[in-house]
Amino acid sequence: MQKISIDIQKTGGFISLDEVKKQAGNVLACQQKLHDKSGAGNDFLGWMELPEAITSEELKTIKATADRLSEQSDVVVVTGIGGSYLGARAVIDALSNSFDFLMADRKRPVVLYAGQNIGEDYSHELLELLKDKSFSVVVISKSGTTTEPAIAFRLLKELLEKKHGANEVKNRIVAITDESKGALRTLADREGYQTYVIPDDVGGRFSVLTPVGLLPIAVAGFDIEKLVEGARDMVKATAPDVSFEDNPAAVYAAARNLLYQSGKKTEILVNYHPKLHFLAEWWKQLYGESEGKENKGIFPAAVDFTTDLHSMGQWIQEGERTIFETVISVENSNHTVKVPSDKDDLDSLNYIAGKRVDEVNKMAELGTLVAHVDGGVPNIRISVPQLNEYFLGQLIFFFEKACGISGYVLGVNPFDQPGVEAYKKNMFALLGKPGFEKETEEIRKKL
Ligand SMILES: O=P(O)(O)OC[C@H]1O[C@](O)(CO)[C@@H](O)[C@@H]1O
Repeated sequence: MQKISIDIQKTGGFISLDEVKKQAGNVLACQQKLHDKSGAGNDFLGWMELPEAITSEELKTIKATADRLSEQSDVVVVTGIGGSYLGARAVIDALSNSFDFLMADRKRPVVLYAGQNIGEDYSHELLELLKDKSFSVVVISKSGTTTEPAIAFRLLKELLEKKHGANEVKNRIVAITDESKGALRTLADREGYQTYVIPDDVGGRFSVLTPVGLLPIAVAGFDIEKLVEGARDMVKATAPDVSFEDNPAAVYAAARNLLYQSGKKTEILVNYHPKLHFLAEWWKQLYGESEGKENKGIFPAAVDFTTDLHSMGQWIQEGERTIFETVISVENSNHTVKVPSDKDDLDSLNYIAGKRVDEVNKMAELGTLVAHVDGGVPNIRISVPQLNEYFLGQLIFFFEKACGISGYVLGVNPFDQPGVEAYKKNMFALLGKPGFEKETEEIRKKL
């Protein structure tokens, strides 16, 4: 099996590589807690079994729904926030043509996103655009009560009803939510929407390999079987019988925790392909919500290189030395473009004429690696052979598994997110939500 791999050699000047190896016992014990279901948050470990549990029948059903939505729509609006949209967007963006939205001769609908913000202009512009389009909505909320997607869904449903009448609307909405509870489940059952279930034991940020991610990814025309196959192979590559050195999730969890203990408090996920921007957004939620608690946890940040070398490069090279980088390095591009020769050579680029653009990108990557390590920034490198469904499936499961292990190494429950409630409570109090009268009074005193 060809697989993604991890290289921690360039952390060696900052933490001892022997020390990383010495973590094997503790890290594998933390991994075992995931497998035994004996650690904190053990009722949210369903994601561990997803790749192997999902059947080809289930995948076929998801594909059939995706094809139906695709046939009837120019646009499919994926409506959700956090774990209820980031995984889908990460994979769709990573696999799509960068100029997909301008492609005239399309086989699949354009996938747009709603409910991931409360920007009024965003809402207005989306609704204006959709007025003249044939569109469907995939509304995703595990709790079924999250404010942002609930507002967006109200607006989209109202527009669908105006355009098509209440009867047709139910063919244009698919709801992905809890099996039995929450406002979205109640509405979906009442209106007769097609639904998919987010299992109780799978938290939002670990749900990309459920219909939450798989349906939108299939709508966009990508191969969800290959995605799951990649994840399945990563389940094997990180299984309890694999040695510490051969288990990339264990090595990643060990190295990043040692770096954290040595004072490197921020991890910057680096990519050299703009298509991976949203993979980093997905990763930020995964690690941020899982580890940032009890006043500890690595701060997960991200940059797109070489773009951000011209904005954040200065800080990374010479700013406060509390950071380390984890680079997602894609070994092979999917297309070939060569730098042309120019007879005048005014830009002095002829020395690279004939070279592939990817070779230039790779040298930028290598040059940056050496510069940043020299500048005091440890570097972890995750090699991905190619950007396709199979390796993205591997990468997703790799990061999820490492996250579970890493949270236990840090000593927190990686599967809850109590801190997210604070802003919600204040927002409800400020909006005057019934039942929040006491909070309204309290917060007003603080303003
Ligand atoms: O799917 P839901 O319940 O709408 O939640 C969306 C997101 O909101 C959070 O619960 C945080 O409020 C995330 O953990 C989650 O991914």
